[in-house]
Amino acid sequence: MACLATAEVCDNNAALLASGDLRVLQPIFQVYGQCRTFSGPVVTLRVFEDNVMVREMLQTKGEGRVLVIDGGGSMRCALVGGNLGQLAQNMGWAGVVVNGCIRDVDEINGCDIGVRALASHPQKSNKRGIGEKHIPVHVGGTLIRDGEWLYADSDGILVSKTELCI
Ligand SMILES: O=C([O-])CC(=O)C(=O)O
Repeated sequence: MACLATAEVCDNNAALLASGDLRVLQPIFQVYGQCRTFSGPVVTLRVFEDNVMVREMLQTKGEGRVLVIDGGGSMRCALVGGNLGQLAQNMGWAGVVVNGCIRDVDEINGCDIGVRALASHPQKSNKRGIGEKHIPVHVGGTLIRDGEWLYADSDGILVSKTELCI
């Protein structure tokens, strides 16, 4: 996929924005990771202060997909740290978007993936293994479904029902 400018996509796709097939996430995310621009098909996960399923998912082949984790916006612990960032990179994930916190920011910033999260938090999460995958999640003010396409760059994050042709 060539570099995609989210601003240009918005300018050129008013009809898709109006229909809701293309949505802009609220500008609430911090930018981490080596890739400021990334995109791919979405895999969804919903957990709360528990990252066992995050690790399980990142242990599978990423194949250029983007893991969207709805962590309920918790500001009480991190769902992704340096080890999981490295794992995501090694398994071929394009990026990870977290509705929650990450930690080991300096390590994550060295990983060859794109990461968006609300903030950083030094504390690790619980390890109970509770959560749901491949379900619709509500992140950044929009509903995101497994299999939709996510596009992130320095200007923001878009989610599209289908792959955008550029
Ligand atoms: O294992 C965790 O809870 C998250 C973490 O610190 C890492 O990925 O390095």
